[in-house]
Amino acid sequence: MAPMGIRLSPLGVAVFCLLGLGVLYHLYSGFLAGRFSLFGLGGEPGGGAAGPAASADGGTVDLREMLAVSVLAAVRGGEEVRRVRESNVLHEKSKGKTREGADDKMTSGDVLSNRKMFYLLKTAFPSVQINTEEHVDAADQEVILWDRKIPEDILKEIATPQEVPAESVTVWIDPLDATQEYTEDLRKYVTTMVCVAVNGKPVLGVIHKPFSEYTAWAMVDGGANVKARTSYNEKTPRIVVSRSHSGMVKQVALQTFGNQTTIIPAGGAGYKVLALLDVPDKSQEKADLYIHVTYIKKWDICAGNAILKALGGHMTTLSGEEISYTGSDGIEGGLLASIRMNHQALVRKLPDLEKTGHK
Ligand SMILES: Nc1ncnc2c1ncn2[C@@H]1O[C@H](COP(=O)(O)O)[C@@H](OP(=O)(O)O)[C@H]1O
Repeated sequence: MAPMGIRLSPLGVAVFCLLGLGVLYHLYSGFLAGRFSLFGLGGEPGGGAAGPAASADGGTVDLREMLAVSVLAAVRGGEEVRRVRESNVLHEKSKGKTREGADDKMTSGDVLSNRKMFYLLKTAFPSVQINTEEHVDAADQEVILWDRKIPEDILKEIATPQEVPAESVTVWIDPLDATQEYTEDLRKYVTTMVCVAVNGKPVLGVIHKPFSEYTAWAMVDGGANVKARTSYNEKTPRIVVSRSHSGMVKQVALQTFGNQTTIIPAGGAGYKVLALLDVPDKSQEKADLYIHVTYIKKWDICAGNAILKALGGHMTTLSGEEISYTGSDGIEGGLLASIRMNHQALVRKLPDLEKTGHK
């Protein structure tokens, strides 16, 4: 007998308990799934391209969902980048030297952005290989659940799911591109980037500018929220080049296209790819070509490569070879990026850097 003379039916109590258990299961299943997924991190917390590939029984992943999470990751990482810059406490340090002897810098902006971006993607897609520029501290894991909502602009462009085997996917994260310029407070150059490669081919890219809150994304054979400009100057192109890892790029550009050519020194590979496109952001300079001659890492260029490819453009080594986004994390052959131009004709015009000693 219950208090106040109310008699509880055993069947009613059992149904009530079952309902309660159902609600608890619903509330915690997502959380637990996220937690368990982090136990199988696949080796990436060490950073870099090393680490086991996704398991062979990883099933399939939907590239449209991967795009939604990639946009979210780039934006969330960007919030960290902005917060650290605005605090003026960057904890700047050097990870070592580049081959050319420049400092390879890292700040709290890089580390905190990396943590957000990595765990968001890893929690949503536990079975895919993720290669990221910065070290991920396995002792400092964060479960960031994705609400599984695909933004309207993506749904509008890409009407159906795009399933691919999880084991064919490699994700490349650059949590803060243009770190050198970030430390100099040259904010317009800074981006966060995510790229998804399938069997080594770049298929979707996201470039986010945290300080102007602009995001460009595109999927090869899918859709994009950014487009090429209507015209480009192929004869005397404006060429955007690195301001902090330039090597002999100015000499190469002037030798190839003549002294009338304008050279635009700029920070960040993401910024330089956006310079080739029709980007509404006021702080964005415009160029006709992007050339890089020194060594560069795949997380710096994969997102830009995917976006250019989706829009009909090209990013290759200076000798015109396609770049494979699996395996090693760097490329040796320099970069040439163009859109709405005869890319192979441009390649033929460029000098052989090995022979001319311009590397
Ligand atoms: N020679 C080199 N060695 C190592 N990294 C290089 C490089 N040249 C360019 N990069 C990296 O490529 C990105 C774009 O470079 P740049 O601004 O010079 O064009 C930067 O990435 P991060 O800022 O993510 O480290 C930079 O560190």
